[in-house]
Amino acid sequence: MHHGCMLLHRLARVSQEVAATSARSRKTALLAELFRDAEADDVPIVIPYLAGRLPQGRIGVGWKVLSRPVAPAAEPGLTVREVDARLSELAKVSGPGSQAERARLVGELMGAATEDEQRFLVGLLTGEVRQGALDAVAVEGLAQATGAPPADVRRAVMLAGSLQTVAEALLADGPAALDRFRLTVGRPVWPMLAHSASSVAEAVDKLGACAVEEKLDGIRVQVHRDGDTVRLYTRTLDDITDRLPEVTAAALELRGERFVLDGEVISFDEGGRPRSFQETAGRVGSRTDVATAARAVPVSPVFFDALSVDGRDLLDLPFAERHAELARLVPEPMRVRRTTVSGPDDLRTAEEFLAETLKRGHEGVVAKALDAPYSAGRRGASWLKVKPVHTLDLVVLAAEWGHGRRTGKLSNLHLGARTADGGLAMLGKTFKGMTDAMLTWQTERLRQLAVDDNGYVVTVRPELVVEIAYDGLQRSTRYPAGVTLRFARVVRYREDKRPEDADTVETLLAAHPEVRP
Ligand SMILES: Nc1ncnc2c1ncn2[C@@H]1O[C@H](COP(=O)(O)OP(=O)(O)OP(=O)(O)O)[C@@H](O)[C@H]1O
Repeated sequence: MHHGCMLLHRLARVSQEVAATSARSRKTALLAELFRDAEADDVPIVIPYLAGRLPQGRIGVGWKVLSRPVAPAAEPGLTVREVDARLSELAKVSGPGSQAERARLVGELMGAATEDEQRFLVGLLTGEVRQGALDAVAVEGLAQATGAPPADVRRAVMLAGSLQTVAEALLADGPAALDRFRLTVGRPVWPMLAHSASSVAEAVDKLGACAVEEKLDGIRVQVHRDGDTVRLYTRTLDDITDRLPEVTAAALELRGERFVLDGEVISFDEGGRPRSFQETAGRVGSRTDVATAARAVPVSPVFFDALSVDGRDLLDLPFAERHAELARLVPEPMRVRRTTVSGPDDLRTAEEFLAETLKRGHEGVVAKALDAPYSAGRRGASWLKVKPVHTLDLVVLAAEWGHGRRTGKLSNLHLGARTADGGLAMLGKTFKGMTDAMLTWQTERLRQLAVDDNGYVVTVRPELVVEIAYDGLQRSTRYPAGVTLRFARVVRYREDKRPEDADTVETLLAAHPEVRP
């Protein structure tokens, strides 16, 4: 295999041009051209860099180091693989003197970069060039570069759970490689997500014949079983099998031998009422001493969909048929409670079900069209959640050092929503709703993400998602979207979400016609 020659210079150019143009066809064409020149081995670097992500995750280089001027190289010579190798080296530095060593390595890298490349690298290392909306355009660019039909590439990405994997296969072997990406037991797929409706009436009106299911406030889980082997995955496709032995045991008791099921894990107390989200999430998050944790907070799976049974891929079947398969496999208490509604004439049934579900301590319902396929990895219009309390998932952009009782703690959070161009727009601040434990936790977590601290505000890599309750929006010229949140308060951190999953300014404004100009 010969040495890769994709230059950082080329990638930085394309990245900048893609960000600068709003025309989707132009973005696609730029990416197609780039992919045509890329080799399969460049892909694990090129794809994350384009999205503004570091394959190494965090590498612990702050603004101070990055903003130190270094004379740029006159000619571009860095390849993306070389940059990646240097950053891997940087990520490994630890122990005493590591600050200085990291600064030296950064200086060396910057000295080998041209001015354009330096700008790109700084953006990458601070997390500022993050382009969340890039994946969809990249799929089209890949299709164009390789001659594969875009719909086939999209389905492959959905099933592989990774654009990168599909891109590598396509660039190495051409369109025929897409046949490899079938729903496979043991390989997780991105789960289908829901939109919101403001009432059951609106949901039923939009969907017609639908199932109305209880919405359990737990952790999404995808359960794969192949004979005696069971694997459990989160909504971000992390393997959490080792943490939840009782869920594995439950899956082994089911009637099927080979299946993929979708559901929620949740903890119920002795009285059968759901424990708080924090308790369930804490349990699912804890890796050490699983046995003790399982005794304190036992969890149960509650299934609501079947994606594959006995080697049959059910994704394209209507929901009613998938549910029939689920019901054959999973006995009552392990299946989500639901009712079915024929349409708006039958609204009473749906409303009574919502009221009863809330009374049992759940957070709301999800209405699901009976005829819809499973759109893995998408927020399908055929699942609509209805909850009495409205919340937003926002990204923490920065935090201010607290005063008085909160001295030494990072307190007032700066909150951002995603924008159409893949950036983040600050919507407001809040220091309300945090428990002492949360303050301690967020201080530590945000310090790990810090890129700058001016003694007053700590700017962080925009990676942490927080769920915020609010009373409404008001217009404000001080914020970039022209609006700010009224009475924002923290509900909880959502470590199960990525910044790409955060809410957008667009959907927020759509939900609040009263503030539109
Ligand atoms: N019956 C159900 N059907 C589908 N999803 C359910 C159900 N009960 C609970 N859920 C959970 O609700 C989530 C769907 O809502 P959404 O896609 O908006 O994600 P979310 O933002 O995590 O939801 P929220 O923030 O409202 O809790 C699923 O990911 C799943 O974890």
